[in-house]
Amino acid sequence: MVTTPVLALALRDTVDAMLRHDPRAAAVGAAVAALSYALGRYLGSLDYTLVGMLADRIGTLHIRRHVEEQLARLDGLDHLERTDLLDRVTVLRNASWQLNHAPWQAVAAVCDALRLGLLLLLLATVTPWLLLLIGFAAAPLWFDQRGQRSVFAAETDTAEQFRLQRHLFNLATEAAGGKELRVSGAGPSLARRQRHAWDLAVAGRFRARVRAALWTLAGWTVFTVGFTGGLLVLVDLTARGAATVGDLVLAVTVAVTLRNAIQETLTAVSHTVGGRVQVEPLLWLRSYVRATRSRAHASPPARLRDGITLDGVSFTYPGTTRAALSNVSVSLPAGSVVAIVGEYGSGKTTLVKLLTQLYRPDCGRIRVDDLDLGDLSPVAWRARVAAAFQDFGRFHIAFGETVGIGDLSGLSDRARVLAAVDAADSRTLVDRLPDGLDTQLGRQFDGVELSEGQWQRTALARASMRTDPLLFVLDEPTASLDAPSEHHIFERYLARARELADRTGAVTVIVSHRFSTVAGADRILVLHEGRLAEQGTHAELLAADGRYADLYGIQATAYDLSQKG
Ligand SMILES: Nc1ncnc2c1ncn2[C@@H]1O[C@H](COP(=O)(O)OP(=O)(O)OP(=O)(O)O)[C@@H](O)[C@H]1O
Repeated sequence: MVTTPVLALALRDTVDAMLRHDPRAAAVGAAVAALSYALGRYLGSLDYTLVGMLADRIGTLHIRRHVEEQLARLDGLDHLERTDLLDRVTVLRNASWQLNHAPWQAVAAVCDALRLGLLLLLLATVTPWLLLLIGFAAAPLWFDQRGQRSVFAAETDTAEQFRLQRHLFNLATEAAGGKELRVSGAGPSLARRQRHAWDLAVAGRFRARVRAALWTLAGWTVFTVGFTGGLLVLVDLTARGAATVGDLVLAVTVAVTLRNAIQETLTAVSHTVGGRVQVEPLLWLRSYVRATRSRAHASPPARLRDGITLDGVSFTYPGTTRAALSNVSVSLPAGSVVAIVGEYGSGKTTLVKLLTQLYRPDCGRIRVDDLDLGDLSPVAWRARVAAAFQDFGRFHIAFGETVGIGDLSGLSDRARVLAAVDAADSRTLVDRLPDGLDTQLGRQFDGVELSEGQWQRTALARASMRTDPLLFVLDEPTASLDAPSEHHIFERYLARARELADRTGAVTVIVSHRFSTVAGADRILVLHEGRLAEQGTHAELLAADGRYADLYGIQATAYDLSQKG
């Protein structure tokens, strides 16, 4: 920070001493100049290395982990469908290095600004008129900030296009989507759409960067005009004998380094400002999480007495206009097995998502015994919920872990994990794996790849980890399984439902398209276009000869035909 001003002073003293014919003073001045120059270069390189090391050490991972932790604290799924939230997460994912770097850039900015101040003060010792240069030197900083702001705005505006481009790229490059793309021949069209999304995003950012470059150019033009004026004043002073030749050398030395000093200050400040604008999404995310976190603290009962009741429940997904559920009122008695059936898109999974507090009803109430589900702490309620969803996760970790994370308290309890594996009728699968429960899953990590049905069994086993749920949900639990396995698993889960009913009064909810498999349920709910069309036992619904009887008849006929065929 001080080496450049010392260099300028030492050079001035050297020149003036030479002109005074004082070789000793000139030699001392030259030595000081050489030393300060060497020290400046050395500290400059050390500073760069240190900043790099510290930024690496704290690492991008720290910010990413923080973002993940914030997202994990969000209670429902609806947040993850909000574009304002997703846009900020995209910015944070791309800018986490900048964020880490920003504090160190702030320190560098302060040091550089102080050095700039010292250099300008040196100029002022020659003539106070040169102090006007401070105003001219500030111009590039101000203009540059304006440019930075427009770049940031463009990054947020184009984040959605970037997400789309990445999504299409993943679709085209991952094995899962590859099959369908090859068969359908949709690859080139997807590539064109990806290109279009990329072009839109890049065009927006390019325009903002050009604008920022023009702002920077304007700032430098203002500075150059002011600085040229200052030098003209100096030359005039020296010619009139009001300044020494040493002063002129000092001013020229400062002039040569001033450009670099301003450039470095500008870079450090713009990185700091850049970091500050990247902090905005982080702060927004934190306050969003704080503001939207459920304040409900009530605990669910240890055991269900009456059951779960829905009272006029309606729900429309954020960003859509059509209700996924409309005015559903139904009671799910404690200890019962309730099946939900209906055509595609009739609202079955949505009902399950409301029961598991992934979404909240727009109107109406869900009661757990006499407690409002909305008053229960989401964490406490979910600790008493076990669920296997139709879009189950495929966790590429060890097999035992992929099951054990269904209840973290039992993650390392091999006996509990094996019991959950047995509940999902998956013991033979584990026996065939090279390292049993310790087998790594996923080809990407040199592990074993499972078939769709085997992955589904891991999801079922995971859902069987909790031993005392009040609500046990199986959303299309056997969609990827063959008919004998499906039958076997349903038998097991019906037995498990009875066990849970005895232990906690749990309600077991089974969502299925296949009517034959749910015929043994205590109560069957038939959904149609988000409304509860009918309910009753299998026999009651057949006798009523309504929608259920129609759909059941169609499926039974289709099954008979396929058997004959
Ligand atoms: N995340 C979402 N955002 C917006 N709309 C959604 C979302 N999930 C579902 N929907 C819509 O809500 C309606 C009900 O969907 P839901 O998944 O509950 O039906 P479902 O009966 O479970 O269907 P399926 O048998 O195909 O699983 C559908 O019209 C669907 O398009």
